[in-house]
Amino acid sequence: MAVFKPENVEDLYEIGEVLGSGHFGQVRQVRERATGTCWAGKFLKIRKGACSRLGLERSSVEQEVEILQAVQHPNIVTLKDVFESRAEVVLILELINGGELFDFIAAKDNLLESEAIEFMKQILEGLGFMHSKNIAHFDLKPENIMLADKVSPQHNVKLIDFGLAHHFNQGEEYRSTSGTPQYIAPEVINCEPLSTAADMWSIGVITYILLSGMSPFQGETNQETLGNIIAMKYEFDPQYFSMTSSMAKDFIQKLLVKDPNDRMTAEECLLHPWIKPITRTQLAK
Ligand SMILES: COc1cc(-c2ccc3ncc(-c4cccc([C@@H](O)NCCN(C)C)c4)n3n2)ccc1O
Repeated sequence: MAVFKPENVEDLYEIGEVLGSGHFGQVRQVRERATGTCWAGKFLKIRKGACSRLGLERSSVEQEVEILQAVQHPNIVTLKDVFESRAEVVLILELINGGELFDFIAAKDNLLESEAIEFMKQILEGLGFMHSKNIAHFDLKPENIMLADKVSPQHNVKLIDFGLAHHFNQGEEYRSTSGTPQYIAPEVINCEPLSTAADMWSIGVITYILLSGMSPFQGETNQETLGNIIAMKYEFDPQYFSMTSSMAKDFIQKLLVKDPNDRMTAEECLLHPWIKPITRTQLAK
């Protein structure tokens, strides 16, 4: 069993404002007393007693910490420290000031292709690094993609929320039906064995949204959304895609593929001509 620091987190950090909350618990800004540096504290309630339904299983928190410790990358949020009290675990994480990609898109309806390509490159760099370590995120969506700051034109991307992430052991079969309906792959809905390819389906959905502001499979209800995914019912509506390049559509089509084995991997995405245009020299050959 992983051991986290037993010190009282408030002895080392001044607890500040709530930045946000979700299924995971609360995220608060915290200030390191020794240095004055500000961090993000992710406060997780831990289930006490086998019959309790409140809070998270400690084992799932241990898995998230193990994964965060394994994936140190410029496009993945950094974990600095972990504290535990009787019924709470606090993850001390780098503070990300640029907000969620979701809000960035909402403020702009949709993005220029050049902006979308820059975002996708960074998302794919971070995801490719995770996948190279046999770790899948399993909850990729614009809300879990944050921007390091609001001002730099490069919008340094940070992947967050590894609460559903999984580290595959050699030859292991893993199934889960967790995730957010709009973004989950057909094999998740069908409760089939999963792989890192499920993340690549989500990348296809995220790219579609970045370029159009629309969600490819969203229905009136979750049930309808799931039905649309299983039926592969989506289109590039000219009302939203008339200005989108055929290369961008090809990129999406090579990800929204029912058979996970036929989907592009993160590495293949980074070599796709939409992301990595063929140079004049290459064309001249
Ligand atoms: C590592 O796992 C997470 C990290 C973070 C995280 C890390 C650093 C950081 N700096 C600022 C913030 C922040 C700022 C405003 C709102 C939120 C959060 O409530 N919403 C983030 C996405 N949400 C859908 C999980 C988080 N965060 N959030 C949030 C949720 C996580 O599950």
